Amino acid sequence: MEGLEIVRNVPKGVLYAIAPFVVVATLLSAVRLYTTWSYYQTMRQFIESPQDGKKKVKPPQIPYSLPWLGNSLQFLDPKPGHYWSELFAWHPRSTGVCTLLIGGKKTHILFSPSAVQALFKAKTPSRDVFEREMFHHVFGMPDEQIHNFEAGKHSQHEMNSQYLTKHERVNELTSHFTRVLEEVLEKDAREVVELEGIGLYEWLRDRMFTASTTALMGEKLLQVYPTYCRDFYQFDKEFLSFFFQLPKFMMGDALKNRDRIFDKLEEWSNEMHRLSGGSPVDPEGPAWEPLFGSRLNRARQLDYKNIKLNSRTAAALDLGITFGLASNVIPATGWVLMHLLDPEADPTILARVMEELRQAERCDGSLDIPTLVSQPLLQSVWTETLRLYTDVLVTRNCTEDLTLPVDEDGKRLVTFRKGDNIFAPSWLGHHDAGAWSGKAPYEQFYATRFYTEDPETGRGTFSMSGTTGKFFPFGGGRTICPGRVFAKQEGLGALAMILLCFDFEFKGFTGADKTPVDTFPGLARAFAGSGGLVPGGDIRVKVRRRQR
Ligand code: HEM
Repeated sequence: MEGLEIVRNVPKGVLYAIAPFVVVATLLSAVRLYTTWSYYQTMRQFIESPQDGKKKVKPPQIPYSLPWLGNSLQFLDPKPGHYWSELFAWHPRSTGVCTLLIGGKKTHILFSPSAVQALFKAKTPSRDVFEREMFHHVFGMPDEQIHNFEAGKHSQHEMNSQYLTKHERVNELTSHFTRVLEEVLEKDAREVVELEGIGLYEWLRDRMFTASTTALMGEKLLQVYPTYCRDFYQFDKEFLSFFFQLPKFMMGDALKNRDRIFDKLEEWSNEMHRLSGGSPVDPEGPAWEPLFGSRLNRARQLDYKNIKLNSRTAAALDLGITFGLASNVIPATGWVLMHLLDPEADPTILARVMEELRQAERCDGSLDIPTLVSQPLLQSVWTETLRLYTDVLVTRNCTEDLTLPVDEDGKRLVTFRKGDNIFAPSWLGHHDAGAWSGKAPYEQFYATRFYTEDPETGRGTFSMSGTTGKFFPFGGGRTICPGRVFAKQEGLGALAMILLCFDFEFKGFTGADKTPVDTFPGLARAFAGSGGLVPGGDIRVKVRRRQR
């Protein structure tokens, strides 16, 4: 009664002014109450474990207040892993699955290792819906071009298996990569050694970008487009803002940067076609040629024409393959190098890694890649880096109903309906305290996490046993990353060449703004699922040529 009296005394103008806010607040509270109530209703299925037989469960929808936007704003937290740690501070991991409402779409999040494993084994889930959205929103491709790409999809898989995953083809790519990197490092051995100090990651990124794009796409690309590395990494940072369709006012000059990349890649491709006499050199011809580079790139350029893609779409797909090439493997190699040179790390690790690198060095100074990539400690360091610093959202759409187990003994089953979207975030598998805290805390870089030593023989072995469904930086199943073998050769090859060629004197850590700081670099800001996580700082070093 007293409350009503107070309302009656408020001037009408004020009441009209606050009424919309009251309506909105009531609506948001009602949405919150309803979604919270249904969350706890769904959670009842998980309280008792099924004694005998199997039990079907429904993924709990995480409560939200904003209709349509749902959980989007929290999910788009630009601090890597932050959304997940907030969520799992109160939601139990044991459900294995939950649902988020992102941009008006219900998206199921899978984090039970057995469910992730079963998802990768299943034949029907596809990535096509997400790819279509990516082409549309990220690359701005028109529908007719997306249709042509999809109609010719089989040739993409064919080319990848022919020219990217086959052993001898990977070796050709690696051998060209190491050849270019050697030339670049030779120049550094004369010039960079003169400098007082450099940012280690910034230096490495530029060198690896040059060597990998030249190996894949030929030597003219960076001549036509010398600032590709800078523009690419800006695009890499903004990629998910396009995908999640952030409003233009939040995108800064992202659109301008993307369009500049397309313009320059189109210019390069037109010029290379002209210089090649209209058509690239046969992919079955030489392993590499200066204009279009590798067999894979030549096959891709021919395919663009065959499946009627215009030069703008071709530029978008060239940017796409650069993404595969540079977005994950270069940051990963940077983290390995930074951890090995960190003055606070266990100094015996660098000495043991150097020993393994020397074993892979031939008398003429070249690298024996098969020996290099099978060194146990080196593999452990590489795998630990991918565990800690890759954050991929493995995306699938159900082309028909799909039932997956969400617990270890397969008693609880979840059924996704045809058309449902599923995300399997690698972050959750890679940062699961239960799975990874055996040797050292899961959030810590631990070089020997995947390495064991026989106490009698002293022989080291690399092992990944027990990691299925918990470790998947390359995705899995039919669409698992076709570049994974090259990625390892590229990363470890670069690491070996750099450490065998140079000595690094530690000068200090720097922050994102390049000013001195006291701590090892943390993660740069990035949305969940950004791929290779980039350092939010660097290590300053003085480079010296190593005396052999
Ligand atoms: C550490 C390095 C890398 C990581 C973490 C990585 C990760 C991934 C992931 C998660 C996918 C999606 C897989 C799925 O949906 O199941 C993918 C696809 C792909 N990656 Fe990689 N990748 C890496 C290096 C490379 C390299 C060096 C290349 C070579 C150019 C490459 C080329 C591709 C291509 C072409 C696809 C699309 C395959 C398809 O459409 O079926 N990746 N990668």
